[in-house]
Amino acid sequence: MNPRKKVDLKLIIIGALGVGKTSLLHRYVHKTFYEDYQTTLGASILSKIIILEDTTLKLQIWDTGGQERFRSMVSTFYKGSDGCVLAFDVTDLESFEALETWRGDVLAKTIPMEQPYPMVVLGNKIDLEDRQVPQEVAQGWCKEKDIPYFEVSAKNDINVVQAFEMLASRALSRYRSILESYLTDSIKLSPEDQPKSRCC
Ligand SMILES: Nc1nc2c(ncn2[C@@H]2O[C@H](COP(=O)(O)OP(=O)(O)OP(=O)(O)O)[C@@H](O)[C@H]2O)c(=O)[nH]1
Ligand SMILES: [Mg+2]
Repeated sequence: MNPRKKVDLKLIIIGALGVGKTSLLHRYVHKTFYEDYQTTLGASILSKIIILEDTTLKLQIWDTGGQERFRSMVSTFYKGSDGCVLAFDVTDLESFEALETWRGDVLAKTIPMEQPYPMVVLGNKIDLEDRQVPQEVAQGWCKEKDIPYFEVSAKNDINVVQAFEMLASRALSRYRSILESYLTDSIKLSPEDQPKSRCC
């Protein structure tokens, strides 16, 4: 039997203040939920190992604070990331409207490749009654941008695992295709193009 391949992926979660980024991550990684709100100062990292087909994936997920004062600092974490969760709160219209800017920030800081940079949008807190963002509106925005959309609740554990695993799977497939194109390019190099040995 072939041993499983191992791949490390860096994912990030971004979105406005208090939409539930930390809660979604804690739900996904630790299967826990806290009602108390403790804003994230800057960023923190959580890890989770999952198995996807023939690959063991080590996910390093960067949780970022939604406060405006961290915005430029947070954007430095996008570099080198393999995928991103864009989160908003379905009971907070402004947090949905801000997605356009968050998405723009990420795309500006990540290198465009043949395979698009993987993202998923999570509309969180669907367990609450006072919804301000109708499902069709969020779905429509995501369809236009070709980003998968999930209605989730960190509190009631709805759709959270599915959303993160969809992102991980897309990030893995992009990682593989980038790796393949590097390998093909290096095979294509003629002997004159090969890097010269530094040895005497
Ligand atoms: N009802 C409900 N409350 C939630 C849900 N997810 C998070 N919350 C609550 O919303 C508040 C903010 O959650 P956080 O996860 O800290 O939000 P955040 O996006 O990490 O906030 P910042 O780090 O400040 O940007 C907390 O009181 C959570 O308990 C949910 O699915 N349903
Ligand atoms: Mg947080």
